[in-house]
Amino acid sequence: MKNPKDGFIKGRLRSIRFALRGMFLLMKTEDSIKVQLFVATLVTGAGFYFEISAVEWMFQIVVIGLVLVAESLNTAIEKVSDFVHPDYHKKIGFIKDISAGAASFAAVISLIVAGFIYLPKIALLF
Ligand SMILES: Nc1ncnc2c1ncn2[C@@H]1O[C@H](COP(=O)(O)OP(=O)(O)OP(=O)(O)O)[C@@H](O)[C@H]1O
Repeated sequence: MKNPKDGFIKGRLRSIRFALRGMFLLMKTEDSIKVQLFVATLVTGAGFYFEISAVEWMFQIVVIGLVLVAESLNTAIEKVSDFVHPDYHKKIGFIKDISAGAASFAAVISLIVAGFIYLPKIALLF
């Protein structure tokens, strides 16, 4: 929570500290984020192995970020949903489904980008 006595710089530094703690919590506690980080590590390895271009690296890093951000926000929405309504409710189900849908959009886009980068390179191996 914001401390009204904090100046601009102190307030910003406090926010960065909370945000870094949030990143750490996601990586430590959420299986979905651990899986995405594992996949990100694998494709980073693939990037070095296939010596992808600078533009391909940029696309790859952007879609890795997109997936991590979408998955993190999906997790946050699930947590809020469970907090405000721990019992079964049709609307909570709908909210969680569309939130998961957002993460799926990111995943599908990342697969398409991975296909553009790696399929031609994999095809050359055969
Ligand atoms: N309280 C609820 N009321 C109605 N439907 C729910 C509720 N909780 C979960 N669901 C349904 O179950 C699905 C999975 O919800 P859950 O919270 O387990 O997400 P998850 O994607 O399995 O979580 P995780 O990211 O931890 O793997 C939701 O998309 C929704 O359809």
